[in-house]
Amino acid sequence: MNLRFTKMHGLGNDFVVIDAVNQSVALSPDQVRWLADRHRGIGCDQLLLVEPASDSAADFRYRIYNADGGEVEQCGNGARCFMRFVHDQGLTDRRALTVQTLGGPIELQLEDDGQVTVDMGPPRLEPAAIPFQAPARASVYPIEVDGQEYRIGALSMGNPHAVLTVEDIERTPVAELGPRIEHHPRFPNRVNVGFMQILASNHIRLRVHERGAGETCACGTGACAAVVAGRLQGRLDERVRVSLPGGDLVISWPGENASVFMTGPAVSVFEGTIPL
Ligand SMILES: N[C@@H](CCC[C@H](N)C(=O)O)C(=O)O
Repeated sequence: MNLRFTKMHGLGNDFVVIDAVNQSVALSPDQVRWLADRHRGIGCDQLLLVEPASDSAADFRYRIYNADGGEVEQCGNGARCFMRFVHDQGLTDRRALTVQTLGGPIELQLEDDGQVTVDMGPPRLEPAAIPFQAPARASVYPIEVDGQEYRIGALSMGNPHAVLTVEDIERTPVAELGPRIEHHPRFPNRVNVGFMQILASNHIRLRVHERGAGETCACGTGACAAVVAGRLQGRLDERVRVSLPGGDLVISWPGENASVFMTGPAVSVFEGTIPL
């Protein structure tokens, strides 16, 4: 078959987005890895499948695959691209949508300026829900990597995140430390690893080593996780500008039990077909 796809990005975190409402699509992990391959396929950090909802309370179901072929629970930048995609493709004209994901339902709003705001739901802070091995919930956990102790925040935004605070993000060895923490035995499902430099209580810089994709230009759930971790440590305001290598997101979180809101852009780059 010829598979129709759209190449999109949110702040340079790039996606192959597939309409599985009007095409019947079942991809093996090998096919996902090939489509995501930047040399032999189309190339992307994540592949997104847009499906009809299986739950009557939702408008669509949105499935997320990392470049390594694994299906995962949540993707913030992908959620904004999802909203742009369903409008561009004429799958809906509603500007407020409820969407099913593996990580739970999320609410999306298409803003008048074309940006998308996503209600990502409340963060999950209990270690078992992340999942992370720790005797009790804490705002900072010590973790040992190659004989050295680091201090991390750990939480789930539907998907698992570890957040380290660093002095200078340019000089942080993201490519070395990121994979060591991603595969740390205390994270049984692996973890996304954010490195946050706090510039002010309302502005951080962030680089993210993503589980199953490596360092990306931006990570939406990573930005949410960094703000939650920073707020739990008493260092950030309710509304924070998050500067990622690919651009800025605005994240707000009132606190415990409340939803995290993310606002940012979503861009469509080109459409194509590829034989499967
Ligand atoms: N790029 C994403 C997150 C994608 C999934 C992540 N790599 C995982 O394995 O959980 C975002 O924008 O949130």
